[in-house]
Amino acid sequence: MLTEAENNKKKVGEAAVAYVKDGMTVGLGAGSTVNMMVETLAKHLHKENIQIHVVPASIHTERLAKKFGIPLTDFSEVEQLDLMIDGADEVDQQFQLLKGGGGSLVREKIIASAAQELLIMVDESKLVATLGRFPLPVEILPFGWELTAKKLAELGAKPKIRGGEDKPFVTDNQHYILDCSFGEIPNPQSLHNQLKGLVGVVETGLFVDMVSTVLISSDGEVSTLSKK
Ligand SMILES: O=C(CO)[C@H](O)[C@H](O)COP(=O)(O)O
Repeated sequence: MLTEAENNKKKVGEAAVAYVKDGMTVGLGAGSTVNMMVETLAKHLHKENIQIHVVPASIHTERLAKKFGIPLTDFSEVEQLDLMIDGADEVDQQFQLLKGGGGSLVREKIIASAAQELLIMVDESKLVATLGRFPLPVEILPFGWELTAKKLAELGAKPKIRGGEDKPFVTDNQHYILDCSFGEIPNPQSLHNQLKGLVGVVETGLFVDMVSTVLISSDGEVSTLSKK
Protein backbone atom coordinates (compact mmCIF):
# COMPACT_ATOMS: atom_id res chain seq x y z
CA MET A 1 0.00 0.00 0.00
CA LEU A 2 1.52 3.32 -1.08
CA THR A 3 1.48 6.40 1.14
CA GLU A 4 -0.11 9.54 -0.30
CA ALA A 5 3.35 10.98 -1.05
CA GLU A 6 4.45 7.79 -2.81
CA ASN A 7 1.24 7.67 -4.81
CA ASN A 8 1.82 11.27 -5.95
CA LYS A 9 5.35 10.32 -7.04
CA LYS A 10 4.05 7.28 -8.90
CA LYS A 11 1.37 9.28 -10.73
CA VAL A 12 3.69 12.08 -11.76
CA GLY A 13 6.20 9.48 -13.00
CA GLU A 14 3.48 7.84 -15.10
CA ALA A 15 2.67 11.24 -16.63
CA ALA A 16 6.36 11.91 -17.31
CA VAL A 17 7.09 8.69 -19.19
CA ALA A 18 4.37 9.59 -21.71
CA TYR A 19 6.81 12.24 -23.01
CA VAL A 20 9.36 9.56 -23.90
CA LYS A 21 9.22 8.59 -27.57
CA ASP A 22 11.00 6.05 -29.73
CA GLY A 23 14.60 6.90 -30.60
CA MET A 24 15.06 9.55 -27.94
CA THR A 25 18.13 10.16 -25.83
CA VAL A 26 16.83 10.93 -22.36
CA GLY A 27 18.54 12.32 -19.27
CA LEU A 28 17.38 10.97 -15.94
CA GLY A 29 17.95 13.01 -12.79
CA ALA A 30 18.10 11.72 -9.25
CA GLY A 31 16.03 11.57 -6.09
CA SER A 32 13.08 9.60 -4.82
CA THR A 33 10.65 10.76 -7.55
CA VAL A 34 13.08 9.73 -10.28
CA ASN A 35 13.79 6.46 -8.48
CA MET A 36 10.09 5.56 -8.62
CA MET A 37 9.83 6.67 -12.23
CA VAL A 38 12.64 4.43 -13.54
CA GLU A 39 10.62 1.22 -13.18
CA THR A 40 7.58 2.92 -14.76
CA LEU A 41 9.81 4.02 -17.63
CA ALA A 42 11.10 0.48 -18.15
CA LYS A 43 7.50 -0.81 -18.33
CA HIS A 44 6.55 1.98 -20.77
CA LEU A 45 9.47 1.09 -23.08
CA HIS A 46 8.50 -2.56 -23.04
CA LYS A 47 4.78 -1.98 -23.55
CA GLU A 48 5.18 0.53 -26.40
CA ASN A 49 8.19 -1.27 -27.93
CA ILE A 50 10.25 1.92 -27.66
CA GLN A 51 14.06 2.06 -27.93
CA ILE A 52 15.82 4.87 -26.08
CA HIS A 53 19.18 5.64 -24.53
CA VAL A 54 19.53 7.19 -21.13
CA VAL A 55 22.18 9.44 -19.54
CA PRO A 56 21.84 9.03 -15.75
CA ALA A 57 22.72 11.87 -13.36
CA SER A 58 23.83 9.74 -10.44
CA ILE A 59 25.48 6.43 -9.76
CA HIS A 60 22.26 5.34 -8.04
CA THR A 61 20.10 6.26 -11.06
CA GLU A 62 22.58 4.43 -13.29
CA ARG A 63 22.29 1.29 -11.16
CA LEU A 64 18.50 1.47 -11.25
CA ALA A 65 18.42 1.95 -15.02
CA LYS A 66 20.72 -1.06 -15.43
CA LYS A 67 18.57 -3.14 -13.08
CA PHE A 68 15.52 -2.47 -15.24
CA GLY A 69 17.37 -3.09 -18.52
CA ILE A 70 17.28 0.49 -19.79
CA PRO A 71 20.15 1.12 -22.25
CA LEU A 72 22.66 3.75 -21.14
CA THR A 73 24.84 6.21 -23.00
CA ASP A 74 27.11 9.14 -22.08
CA PHE A 75 28.66 12.29 -23.44
CA SER A 76 31.37 10.36 -25.27
CA GLU A 77 28.57 9.22 -27.58
CA VAL A 78 26.00 12.04 -27.56
CA GLU A 79 26.19 15.83 -27.55
CA GLN A 80 22.54 16.66 -27.25
CA LEU A 81 19.61 15.01 -25.51
CA ASP A 82 15.98 15.17 -26.53
CA LEU A 83 14.62 15.27 -23.02
CA MET A 84 15.70 15.37 -19.39
CA ILE A 85 13.32 14.17 -16.68
CA ASP A 86 14.06 15.16 -13.11
CA GLY A 87 12.61 16.13 -9.74
CA ALA A 88 13.13 19.38 -7.83
CA ASP A 89 13.05 20.68 -4.27
CA GLU A 90 11.30 23.94 -5.18
CA VAL A 91 9.73 25.51 -8.26
CA ASP A 92 8.84 29.21 -8.26
CA GLN A 93 6.24 31.06 -10.30
CA GLN A 94 8.78 31.89 -13.02
CA PHE A 95 9.68 28.17 -13.33
CA GLN A 96 13.06 28.70 -11.63
CA LEU A 97 14.23 25.67 -9.68
CA LEU A 98 16.04 24.92 -6.48
CA LYS A 99 17.58 21.46 -6.68
CA GLY A 100 20.23 19.27 -5.09
CA GLY A 101 18.43 17.83 -2.08
CA GLY A 102 19.45 14.41 -3.41
CA GLY A 103 23.05 15.55 -3.91
CA SER A 104 23.31 15.23 -7.72
CA LEU A 105 22.95 18.83 -8.78
CA VAL A 106 26.14 19.14 -10.86
CA ARG A 107 25.49 16.17 -13.10
CA GLU A 108 21.81 17.08 -13.28
CA LYS A 109 22.69 20.57 -14.46
CA ILE A 110 25.20 19.31 -17.02
CA ILE A 111 22.62 16.93 -18.47
CA ALA A 112 19.80 19.50 -18.35
CA SER A 113 21.99 22.02 -20.18
CA ALA A 114 22.43 19.51 -23.01
CA ALA A 115 18.73 18.64 -23.25
CA GLN A 116 16.25 20.24 -25.61
CA GLU A 117 13.53 19.96 -22.99
CA LEU A 118 13.69 19.73 -19.19
CA LEU A 119 10.61 18.09 -17.70
CA ILE A 120 10.24 18.45 -13.94
CA MET A 121 8.13 16.20 -11.69
CA VAL A 122 7.01 17.60 -8.33
CA ASP A 123 4.14 17.42 -5.92
CA GLU A 124 2.16 20.51 -5.05
CA SER A 125 4.12 21.14 -1.83
CA LYS A 126 7.20 22.07 -3.87
CA LEU A 127 5.54 25.05 -5.58
CA VAL A 128 6.61 28.31 -3.95
CA ALA A 129 6.11 32.01 -4.67
CA THR A 130 9.83 32.66 -4.10
CA LEU A 131 12.67 30.15 -3.82
CA GLY A 132 14.52 29.78 -0.53
CA ARG A 133 12.35 27.92 1.96
CA PHE A 134 14.49 24.84 1.24
CA PRO A 135 18.20 25.49 2.03
CA LEU A 136 20.13 25.96 -1.20
CA PRO A 137 22.54 23.09 -1.91
CA VAL A 138 25.94 24.35 -3.08
CA GLU A 139 28.49 21.76 -4.23
CA ILE A 140 32.02 22.70 -3.18
CA LEU A 141 35.55 21.33 -3.25
CA PRO A 142 36.48 19.48 -0.04
CA PHE A 143 39.81 21.35 0.15
CA GLY A 144 39.33 24.42 2.34
CA TRP A 145 35.62 23.80 2.73
CA GLU A 146 35.60 25.72 6.04
CA LEU A 147 36.90 28.81 4.22
CA THR A 148 34.33 28.43 1.44
CA ALA A 149 31.62 28.15 4.11
CA LYS A 150 32.84 31.44 5.67
CA LYS A 151 32.74 33.17 2.27
CA LEU A 152 29.19 31.93 1.76
CA ALA A 153 28.23 33.20 5.21
CA GLU A 154 29.62 36.63 4.24
CA LEU A 155 27.16 36.57 1.33
CA GLY A 156 24.28 36.11 3.77
CA ALA A 157 23.95 32.32 3.99
CA LYS A 158 23.80 30.07 7.00
CA PRO A 159 25.83 27.19 5.53
CA LYS A 160 25.71 23.69 6.98
CA ILE A 161 28.01 20.95 5.78
CA ARG A 162 25.78 18.08 4.63
CA GLY A 163 26.35 14.95 6.70
CA GLY A 164 28.04 16.89 9.51
CA GLU A 165 31.63 18.01 10.09
CA ASP A 166 32.76 14.58 11.32
CA LYS A 167 31.55 12.71 8.26
CA PRO A 168 30.60 15.02 5.41
CA PHE A 169 28.39 13.62 2.66
CA VAL A 170 30.51 13.01 -0.48
CA THR A 171 28.89 13.49 -3.88
CA ASP A 172 29.38 11.22 -6.89
CA ASN A 173 31.98 13.81 -7.99
CA GLN A 174 33.90 13.42 -4.69
CA HIS A 175 32.84 16.89 -3.52
CA TYR A 176 30.99 18.19 -0.45
CA ILE A 177 27.68 20.01 -0.23
CA LEU A 178 26.92 23.07 1.87
CA ASP A 179 23.19 23.49 2.50
CA CYS A 180 22.80 27.25 2.61
CA SER A 181 19.80 29.02 4.10
CA PHE A 182 19.63 32.44 2.46
CA GLY A 183 16.01 33.19 3.25
CA GLU A 184 14.01 34.24 0.20
CA ILE A 185 15.84 34.23 -3.14
CA PRO A 186 14.01 36.83 -5.24
CA ASN A 187 16.71 36.91 -7.93
CA PRO A 188 18.09 33.37 -8.43
CA GLN A 189 20.33 34.35 -11.37
CA SER A 190 22.06 37.08 -9.42
CA LEU A 191 22.65 34.86 -6.36
CA HIS A 192 23.88 32.03 -8.58
CA ASN A 193 26.38 34.39 -10.26
CA GLN A 194 27.65 35.65 -6.90
CA LEU A 195 28.15 32.14 -5.56
CA LYS A 196 29.86 30.90 -8.70
CA GLY A 197 32.34 33.75 -8.29
CA LEU A 198 33.72 32.16 -5.11
CA VAL A 199 36.80 29.98 -5.36
CA GLY A 200 35.87 26.51 -4.16
CA VAL A 201 32.26 26.62 -5.36
CA VAL A 202 31.66 24.01 -8.03
CA GLU A 203 27.96 24.60 -8.75
CA THR A 204 24.75 25.81 -7.14
CA GLY A 205 21.35 24.17 -7.02
CA LEU A 206 19.72 27.16 -8.74
CA PHE A 207 18.48 26.11 -12.19
CA VAL A 208 17.58 29.37 -13.90
CA ASP A 209 15.58 29.54 -17.13
CA MET A 210 16.05 25.86 -17.88
CA VAL A 211 12.58 24.39 -17.46
CA SER A 212 9.90 24.16 -20.10
CA THR A 213 7.34 21.89 -18.45
CA VAL A 214 6.44 21.10 -14.85
CA LEU A 215 4.23 18.14 -13.94
CA ILE A 216 2.52 18.63 -10.59
CA SER A 217 0.82 15.91 -8.61
CA SER A 218 -1.76 16.55 -5.97
CA ASP A 219 -4.15 14.00 -4.44
CA GLY A 220 -3.11 11.49 -7.10
CA GLU A 221 -4.04 13.85 -9.98
CA VAL A 222 -1.40 15.35 -12.28
CA SER A 223 -1.56 18.78 -13.87
CA THR A 224 0.86 20.30 -16.38
CA LEU A 225 2.35 23.78 -16.43
CA SER A 226 4.18 24.73 -19.62
CA LYS A 227 6.23 27.81 -20.23
CA LYS A 228 4.97 29.80 -23.18
O1 LIG B 1 17.75 17.68 -7.08
C1 LIG B 1 17.61 16.53 -6.77
C2 LIG B 1 18.73 15.61 -6.56
O2 LIG B 1 19.95 16.29 -6.65
C3 LIG B 1 16.22 15.95 -6.64
O3 LIG B 1 15.61 16.03 -7.88
C4 LIG B 1 15.46 16.75 -5.64
O4 LIG B 1 16.17 16.74 -4.40
C5 LIG B 1 14.05 16.19 -5.43
O5 LIG B 1 14.15 14.92 -4.85
P1 LIG B 1 12.88 14.06 -4.46
O6 LIG B 1 12.27 13.58 -5.73
O7 LIG B 1 13.44 12.96 -3.61
O8 LIG B 1 11.95 14.96 -3.66
